[in-house]
Amino acid sequence: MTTPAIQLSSLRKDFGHLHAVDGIDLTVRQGEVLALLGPNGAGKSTTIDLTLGLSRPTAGSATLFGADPRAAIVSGRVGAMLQGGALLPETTVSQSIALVAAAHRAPLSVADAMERAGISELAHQRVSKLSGGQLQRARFAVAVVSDPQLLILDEPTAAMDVESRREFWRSMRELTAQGTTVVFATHYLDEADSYADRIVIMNAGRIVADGTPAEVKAVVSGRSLRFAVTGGGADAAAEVIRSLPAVRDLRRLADVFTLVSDDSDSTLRELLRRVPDARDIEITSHSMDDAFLALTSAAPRTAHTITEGV
Ligand SMILES: Nc1ncnc2c1ncn2[C@@H]1O[C@H](COP(=O)(O)OP(=O)(O)OP(=O)(O)O)[C@@H](O)[C@H]1O
Repeated sequence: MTTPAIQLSSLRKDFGHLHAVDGIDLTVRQGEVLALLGPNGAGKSTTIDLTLGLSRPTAGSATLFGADPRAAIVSGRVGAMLQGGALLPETTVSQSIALVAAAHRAPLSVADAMERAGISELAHQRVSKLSGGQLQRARFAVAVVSDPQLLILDEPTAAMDVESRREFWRSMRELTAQGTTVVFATHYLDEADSYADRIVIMNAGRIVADGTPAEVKAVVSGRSLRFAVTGGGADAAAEVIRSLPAVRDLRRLADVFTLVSDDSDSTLRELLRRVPDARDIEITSHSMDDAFLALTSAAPRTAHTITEGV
């Protein structure tokens, strides 16, 4: 078996009485693209800092490619983009990237790194004059200049507009197609859904879900059916609706019913047959947002691990 890109074992970090990271086990295989999701304060950035060896764990360990994180970083195998990581404001973009490139043994050319980050046209722009989104992409160029096998990105698209985000993920796809392992923390559920092949959700310092986007969404499997029963028949219909096939959850507000079904086709067929006064029927699939809310609004210390020991 190839050495994992990242191995976190019983990893913990306390700040006083706060368990910011509360015993995490995680193996990231080489070539995986993993999204780290979680509400504010869940422990994502602290986990990333521990993974990169930037902070010492209270207990447990983190290794990159089987070695101490700092060794992997010095060897240029790991590139990182952290929240608030600064570039020297009075240098140009290309000078900033060249400074970092000089610290590595076999870096990409500065032009190549800028090309990968989609910022070739900003080469001579002063860092202090960059917009928030341009600065993020310049920091991405710095992260890739060592030609890393593993990229760790903390909210890489924060401050980017929609077009910049799309462009960023296009560059990222080129890297992942070549087998680069990527771990990124994000608040954008659609990014995790679209670009990651594995999603880990953290809440209150713990991993509460770990699986493919489809597996995470399946936590809130089923579809919602919403309809009204007109003509004053809502009371009489309520019992029938409750007994429809595959109904899991039923709510009623006056003559409007909302139910969750594990098999919306058969529920709908029976509804139309047995409640002919049902009107304005809407069927909606549950989304990544629903899964995220379900997993992170549960008691913070409850685990819903979907797949273990991936
Ligand atoms: N240096 C520190 N000293 C004390 N508490 C800290 C420190 N760094 C983080 N924390 C706390 O640890 C918890 C986890 O923070 P962390 O930044 O890892 O969360 P996060 O999931 O990255 O949040 P966000 O999405 O807001 O960036 C928070 O309660 C935070 O206030």
